[in-house]
Amino acid sequence: MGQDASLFMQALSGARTPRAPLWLMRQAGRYLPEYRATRAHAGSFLDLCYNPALAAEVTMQPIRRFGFDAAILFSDILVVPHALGQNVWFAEGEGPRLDPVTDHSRLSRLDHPGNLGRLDPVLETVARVRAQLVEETGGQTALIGFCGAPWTVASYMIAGKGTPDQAPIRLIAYQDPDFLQAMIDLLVEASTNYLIAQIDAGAQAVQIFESFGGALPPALFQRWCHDPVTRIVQNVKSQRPHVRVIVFARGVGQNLTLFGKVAEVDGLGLDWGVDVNWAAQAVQPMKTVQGNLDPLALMAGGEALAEGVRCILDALSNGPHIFNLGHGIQPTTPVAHVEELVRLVRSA
Ligand SMILES: Cc1c2[nH]c(c1CCC(=O)O)Cc1[nH]c(c(CCC(=O)O)c1C)Cc1[nH]c(c(CCC(=O)O)c1C)Cc1[nH]c(c(C)c1CCC(=O)O)C2
Repeated sequence: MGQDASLFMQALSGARTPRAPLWLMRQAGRYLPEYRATRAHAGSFLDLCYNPALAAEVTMQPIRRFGFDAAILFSDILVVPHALGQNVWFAEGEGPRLDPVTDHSRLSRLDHPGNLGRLDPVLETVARVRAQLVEETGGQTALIGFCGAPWTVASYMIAGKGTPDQAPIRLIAYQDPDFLQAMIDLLVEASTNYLIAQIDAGAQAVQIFESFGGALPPALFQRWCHDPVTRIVQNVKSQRPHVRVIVFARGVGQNLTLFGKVAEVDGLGLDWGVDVNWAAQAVQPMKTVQGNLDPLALMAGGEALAEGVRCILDALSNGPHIFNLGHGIQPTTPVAHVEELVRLVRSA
C-alpha cells in the first residue's frame, strides 16, 4: 500500500478527506496505564527514549488502544542538545534540566551537528515502529517524526530548564544576538540532519514543535522563529521532497499566515487560542490545518468535549483538516474521555 493511502497523509497532501484523521499530541504518555507500566521498569525517561524496543512499544500503545490515524515517534525535543554533548536529565516530577550554555566558549565545546551518533537508538525506534505499523495496520496509520524548533530548544539550552516566559533567552536575544545566532545556526543544522535521518528510517511526515514562539515580541519573530524554522523545512524538503512537514508554532496568532506563505510547509498546527473561524478563512486556504481542541475540554469531558469537537468540525470540515488537540494531552485526562473523543470525531 502506498504511503498516501492513509487518511492522515491524504489530508496532509491538501485533500478534503471523508472524515478528519485523528491523532493527539503526547498521545503516548502518563494518562495511559500501559505507558505508566512500561515507564516503571524502563529506568529514567531518557533511558526509555533510547531503548528502541520499549520506545517502539509505547509509541504503539495508543495506536492499539484507540486506532489513531497517525503514530508519533516516542522521544523528546531535548535529545538534540543531549546528542550535541550538553548534559540533559529529567528530574522526576520536575521536568527537564540541562547544564546551561550561555556563552560562545561553552557553545564551542558542543559537538559538531553532523555527529548525531547518540541518536542512533531513536532511529532504530523509528524503523521498528514503521515495520509494526505496516504489519498491524497495513500502512493505514502513518508515522510522524519530529524535532523542536531552534528557538524552543535553545530556550532550554540557555536556561537549563523550562521557564514560564522564556526570560533568559529573550534577554540574550537583546544582549548577545551573535551568540544566540550561533546557537540557532547549530540547531538548524543538527535538526535538519536529524529529521532527514528519521525520514530515511521510515518517518512519512515530520512535525516541528515551536512551543514558545508566542514569547517572541513581533519585532523578533522573523529572526528567531520564522527564519530558522523555514530554513529547516526548506533544507529537509530540498533533500527529501516526498516528506510532509507540519509546523506547530504555539501562541503565534496571526503570524501563522507567515508560515502559510512558505511553499514547503504542508500543515500548520493550531493551538487552542486560535479562533477556528479565522483559521478557516485565513490559514486553511493555504495549508492543511491541525488542532485545536483545548486539552482541558478533553480532560473535562461531557458537554465541554462535545461542544469543543462540534465547533472545530463545523469550522474546519470544508477544507483539509487533521483533528488534534491545541497542545499535549494532560497526564490526568481520563482514558474514557479519549474514547469518547474518538467516537465523536469518527461519527461526525
Ligand atoms: C517543550 C517540549 C518538551 N518535549 C516536547 C516539547 C514540545 C511540545 C510541547 O510544547 O509540549 C515534545 C515531546 N515530548 C514527548 C513527545 C513524544 C511524542 C508524543 O506522544 O507526542 C514529544 C513530541 C514525550 C514526553 N516528554 C516528557 C514526557 C513525560 C515524561 C515522563 O514519562 O515522566 C513525555 C511523555 C517530558 C518533558 N519533555 C519536555 C518537558 C517540558 C517535559 C516535562 C513535562 C511533563 O512532564 O509533561 C520538553
